[in-house]
Amino acid sequence: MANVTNKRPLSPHLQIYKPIPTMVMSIVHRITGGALAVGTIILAWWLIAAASGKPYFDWISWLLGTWIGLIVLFGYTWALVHHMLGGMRHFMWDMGHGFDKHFTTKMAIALPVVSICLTVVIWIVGLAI
Ligand code: HEM
Repeated sequence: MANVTNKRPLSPHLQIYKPIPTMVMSIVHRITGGALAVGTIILAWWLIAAASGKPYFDWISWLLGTWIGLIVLFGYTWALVHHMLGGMRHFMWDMGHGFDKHFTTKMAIALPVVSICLTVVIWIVGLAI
């Protein structure tokens, strides 16, 4: 009885399909969703530190201000922008628009370009003020 399941065919997975822009952006949407969950923990940690007193807040501010901290924060900003734009794409589909194959491909290609540009603009503005 145990051998019956051993001979069953496996369903095709990622390595079987040719990656296309819409597929890649779908995967990136899920990855950025996961990254946002981690980023939210960092945000909560920072807020807790702010409520805990100056020494702890100074320490976490120093940590997030290091090169590694800044790279993590930049990645968090990008994940938020990319996921938000991807989410808006989903809302458009939910309302029954934008299903044309060529249009979805164009949007999938534009998404990383727009999200990176927006993230850079946010950081330029953020560092300037
Ligand atoms: C900290 C904030 C957020 C977190 C932690 C988060 C997390 C996630 C995760 C983990 C997924 C993947 C679910 C799955 O594939 O099973 C997801 C999907 C989704 N998110 Fe977010 N998200 C956040 C913010 C947003 C925002 C701001 C928007 C819209 C502007 C949005 C719109 C969506 C949509 C539409 C999906 C479903 C995509 C699909 O059906 O494939 N999310 N989110």
